[in-house]
Amino acid sequence: MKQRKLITQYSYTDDFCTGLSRTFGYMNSFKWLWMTGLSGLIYISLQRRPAVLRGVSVGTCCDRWTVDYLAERGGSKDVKVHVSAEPQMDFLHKNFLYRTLPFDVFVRRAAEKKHADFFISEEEYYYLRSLGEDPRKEPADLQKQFPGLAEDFCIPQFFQPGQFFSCVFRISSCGLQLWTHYDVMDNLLVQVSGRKRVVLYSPQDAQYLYLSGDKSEVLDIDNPDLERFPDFVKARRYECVLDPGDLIFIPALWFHNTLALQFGVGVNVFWRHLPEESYDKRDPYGNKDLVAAARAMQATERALRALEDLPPDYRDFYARRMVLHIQSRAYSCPQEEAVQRDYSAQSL
Ligand SMILES: O=C(O)CCC(=O)C(=O)O
Ligand SMILES: [Fe+2]
Repeated sequence: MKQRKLITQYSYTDDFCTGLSRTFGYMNSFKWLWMTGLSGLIYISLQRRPAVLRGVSVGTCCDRWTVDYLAERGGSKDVKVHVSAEPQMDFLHKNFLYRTLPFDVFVRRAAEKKHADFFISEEEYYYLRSLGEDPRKEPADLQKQFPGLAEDFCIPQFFQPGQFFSCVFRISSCGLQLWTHYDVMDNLLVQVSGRKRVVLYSPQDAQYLYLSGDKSEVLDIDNPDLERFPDFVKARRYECVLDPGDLIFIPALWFHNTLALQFGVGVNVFWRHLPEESYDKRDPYGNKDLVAAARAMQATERALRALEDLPPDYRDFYARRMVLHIQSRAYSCPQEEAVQRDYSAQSL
């Protein structure tokens, strides 16, 4: 297994400025800019690298959002939740059920380890990813679905208001692990309560992740089945633990896998890094491939169907030529270089 790397970590005022001054040598002017918040994340998002941010002000939620408070202020609005007998949720093989519960009942259940009332077993696991009013059309927005709680959460102003896409509640039972996937929007995931481990993989390691669409088939990333997934060891793993109040910036296309080390409440904000027309309009989740990418994937499918008209040895030859052509025309750096890239703090 490749060595594990820590994701670059900044504390909002001091370390971040030190990092910047090491890089640019203008400590004071950047300190001033950093205070505006926006320029801080512009700096990080221009790097297109994940980063953990500590000490960013996200409102009163970190002090207020106890289970009782959430249940009371969140009310009894119905929410659709994932329920699973196993802690590792598997979207590809659907080892969970979708069930609807009143929000207050759900929060109390997710916070307890053994359940008197349950769907599958008394030790089942719960996960909420909040949805929009019409989930097929509208992205989630905490402000609209949970206004009584949204007033405790202040979205860090790290992007322009017009770039905002969605604001999503993420609530997990202790031990719950979410499958490895990527999203197409830039993301700030705020850990409000509980601790969470986050593992990331670079988009440049996609070929080692055994993808099925936007998800990896490798469910157990800590003990992967290397007979089925021998190349998984080549994927470089970046890891951090979020404490309450910490944020992680997950750039679009970075794969992430999360493990709730405790019952945890989080909120994530997705925003558009690219012009609005680049994104699929019918995508309330922020995980549909960009319009141009989807077109390219369809064209690849057509090319592969055309190859089927050839005998196997010719098909093999032209498939290899196509791979080489794509690599030389479209990769931003040769694969070898990508493998050696170092996103760790030392590289700053
Ligand atoms: O709830 C989680 O930990 C997963 C978060 C996630 O996938 C996201 O913010 O995009
Ligand atoms: Fe995600």
